[in-house]
Amino acid sequence: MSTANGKGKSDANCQPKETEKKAAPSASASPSCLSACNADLADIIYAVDFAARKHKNQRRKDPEKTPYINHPIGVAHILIQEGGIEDGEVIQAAILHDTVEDTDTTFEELEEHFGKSVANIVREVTDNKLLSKEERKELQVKNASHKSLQAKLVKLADKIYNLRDLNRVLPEGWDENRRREYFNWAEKVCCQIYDANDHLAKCLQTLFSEFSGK
Ligand SMILES: Nc1nc2c(ncn2[C@@H]2O[C@H](COP(=O)(O)OP(=O)(O)O)[C@@H](OP(=O)(O)OP(=O)(O)O)[C@H]2O)c(=O)[nH]1
Repeated sequence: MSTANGKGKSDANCQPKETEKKAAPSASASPSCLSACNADLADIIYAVDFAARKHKNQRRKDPEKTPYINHPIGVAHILIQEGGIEDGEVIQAAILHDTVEDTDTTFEELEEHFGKSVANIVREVTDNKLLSKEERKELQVKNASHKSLQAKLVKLADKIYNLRDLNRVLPEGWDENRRREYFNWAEKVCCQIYDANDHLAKCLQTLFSEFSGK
């Protein structure tokens, strides 16, 4: 299964396209392929169920107070639909990426339920909440290029989701200046890891250049 630079499906303006319906597996598909796909899908749905329970009392900061779980699901969707990513471990890690940072989940728990590889990807994209916000932001810039390919993919899709959300509506308590600061900082993180996926990189470059032209 591919992990990077898969076939992306975003348009030139970097807007997500309507999901293209996938053909159902044909009756002639080999049983081993079907069982591998089903295993991935079952693991992914299990991750969605796990993350939804963990984030059940959390909301996004938008005025509609969107359930928080929409964010990790959306990040996974960007990876699949626009990044062309088919690696089930990356998709599970995307769905779980905020569970340790923002809930009582531990890495041991993730390892027990989803295995070491998925837990390690989540570990790589988890900020240490014991540090100040400034330190955490600085560390993301400093460490981005040293991450694994799988972690870089989750990071790129996470930023795409948040930047699109910021284009859509300001979170409660934010002003234009804070939005600008987030875009500027996110660009410093992302520009170092564009090598992970051409389509996601292009998407981010468009978001940054459109924002700077505003
Ligand atoms: N754009 C947007 N962001 C929201 C919303 N609700 C929650 N967030 C989260 O807020 C964080 C960005 O706000 P910041 O001011 O940078 O960080 P803070 O959460 O520490 O205050 C992101 O989390 P993070 O895990 O810290 O991501 P990142 O900052 O590491 O990229 C993002 O997921 C929303 O409605 N819109």
